[in-house]
Amino acid sequence: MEQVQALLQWAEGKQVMLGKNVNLIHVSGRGVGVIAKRRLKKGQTILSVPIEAIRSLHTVPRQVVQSLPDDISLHGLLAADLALERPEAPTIWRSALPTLQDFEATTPFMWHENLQVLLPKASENLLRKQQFRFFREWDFVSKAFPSIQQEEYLCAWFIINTRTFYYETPEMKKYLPDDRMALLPVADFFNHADQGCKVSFSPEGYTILSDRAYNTGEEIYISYGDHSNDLLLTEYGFILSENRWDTFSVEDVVLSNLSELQKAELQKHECLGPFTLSVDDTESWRGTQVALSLKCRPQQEWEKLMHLEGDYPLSLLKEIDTVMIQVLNELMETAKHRLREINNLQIGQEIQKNILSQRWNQICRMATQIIERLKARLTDN
Ligand SMILES: C[S@@+](CC[C@H](N)C(=O)[O-])C[C@H]1O[C@@H](n2cnc3c(N)ncnc32)[C@H](O)[C@@H]1O
Repeated sequence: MEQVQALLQWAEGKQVMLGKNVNLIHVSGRGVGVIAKRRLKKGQTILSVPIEAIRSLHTVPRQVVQSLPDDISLHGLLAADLALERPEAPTIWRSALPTLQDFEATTPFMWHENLQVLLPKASENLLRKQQFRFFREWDFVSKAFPSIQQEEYLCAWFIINTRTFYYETPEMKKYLPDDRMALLPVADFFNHADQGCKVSFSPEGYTILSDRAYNTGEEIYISYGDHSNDLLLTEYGFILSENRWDTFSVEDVVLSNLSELQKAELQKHECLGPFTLSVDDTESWRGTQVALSLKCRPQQEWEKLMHLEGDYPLSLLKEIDTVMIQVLNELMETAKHRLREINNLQIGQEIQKNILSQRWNQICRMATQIIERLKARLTDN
């Protein structure tokens, strides 16, 4: 916490103002977090960060920008800039940022391959994309700056991945929306919840206001976005026990239930996934229902149904619900198998195995809830 206190002092000199009623402390299982030191009212300013204090495209030295290809992402560029800071003489800000060790236990990217293959499908898909992005950028950076070690770049890349805020200026428009980002000192100590304080952004800077009243000692969260636990796990290295935005993938089980011809038919209609379900949002079931309806009707009839506006006819819906129950039961079997595999693994840290097991158990609970709803619907009609 010494580095964090030093950072707070340094940040104050840059007009980064943390409200008097809040403090940064170590929170069990979540690293550093922000808590209410005294009772807070709704709408109070918790933190303000002026634009002059942030790091983004405008703070990267021209020589760094010019040494890298134009099509490197801003994420990759900011990580290169951070990695170029010499570790033997870290700035106050850099000293308060995580080290590679801090990421290793919880970040699936850094896990042993035998654990990575036990991730749920949605996490694994995200991980493969993340690996592709990282190695593409590492290729650029290692050629431009041979003095940077891969581990230094990996650490910097994950600092940018887990601690940046959305930032927009006319110069940033050339980057994809997800890539318009800035590092904000102190603001990056807020942990995530599925709903939290409002972060507002203007040409002058960022302000974080309390979304409700807080009691002394309560942790104050922001929301990093409407993210599922699979996304939180892959990108941020944690899952929430309660997450209103949670979803899970049934891709593997749906695809294993379809013939090659049926998959080609879905591809032709751009309906080959993603097959993701949420318990409460029945709209999210539609893509899976469309795919499974191919098992219930001949292709020609199915094609006509594709153009149907509104709900499926009740008789077809019952058939789809029955197939969907079967698919969800198959997913539960996969989950149980994965849980046994995790339990029997000889490699990997306990914390990694725990997070994986917790995630598969969450998926089982969500699948069970949907099965119950489908069964109730079948008996109701
Ligand atoms: C923006 S930082 C937040 C500050 C961080 N706790 C620290 O010590 O510097 C994001 C990281 O904090 C952790 N984190 C954020 N929200 C969390 C939560 N609800 N539960 C567990 N860890 C969380 C994760 O490691 C995540 O990658």
